[in-house]
Amino acid sequence: MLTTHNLTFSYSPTKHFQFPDIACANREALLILGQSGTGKTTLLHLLALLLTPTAGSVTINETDLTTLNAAQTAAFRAANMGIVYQKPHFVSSLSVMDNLLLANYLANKTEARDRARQLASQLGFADQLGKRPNQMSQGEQQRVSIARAVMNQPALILADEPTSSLDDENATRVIGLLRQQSEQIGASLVVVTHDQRLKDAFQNRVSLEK
Ligand SMILES: Nc1ncnc2c1ncn2[C@@H]1O[C@H](COP(=O)(O)OP(=O)(O)OP(=O)(O)O)[C@@H](O)[C@H]1O
Repeated sequence: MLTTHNLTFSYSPTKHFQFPDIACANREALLILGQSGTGKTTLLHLLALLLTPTAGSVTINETDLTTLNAAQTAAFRAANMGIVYQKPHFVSSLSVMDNLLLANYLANKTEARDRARQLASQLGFADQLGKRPNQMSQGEQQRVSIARAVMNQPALILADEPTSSLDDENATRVIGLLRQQSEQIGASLVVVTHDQRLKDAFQNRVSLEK
């Protein structure tokens, strides 16, 4: 369902990336491994069309995202993708519950309070829905990020270094939660990371080289 073809991107004439073609079938999980600076975040942002490629295509469920205008891209992203960013992006003045409901609002969907409560209880932060995100630990915020990414039951979940700052136990837990959530909603899951601990959790892997 997700395929890329000849994706290239330039930050400047000297900072140019040519990425290997990627394919991730419906309901499959793919791990993209690379050391720091190999362009993992750049690639993830290209997959979400948060960056526009210099050349090449990103196709999701037969839609070539590079043919969409900015408004269409934003609508497609909100409806079809859940993104777990490297650093959590929350609205700090809103509660955890309202940050989750924001995902509904941005996708023009009805507020799904029951789903938010159910996810919070599955992911172990049901008692913290009234808090502000910055009153939670990093590991807890990571779990809220996962919940927010799956609020709208997207077809594709993209996760950027979801375990990099976590100890072994929490890294295993977070990757298990991502796998479990994507399986529950039938989503494809793409994780980009330098974290070699995740290798064994994924059969499908692509490596980025410097
Ligand atoms: N906005 C930008 N302008 C110019 N260069 C950038 C920009 N963002 C990233 N780069 C450069 O592109 C390269 C790849 O960055 P990117 O964040 O994609 O790597 P990464 O593999 O995710 O790294 P890390 O594991 O350290 O997060 C880096 O060398 C970085 O300096």
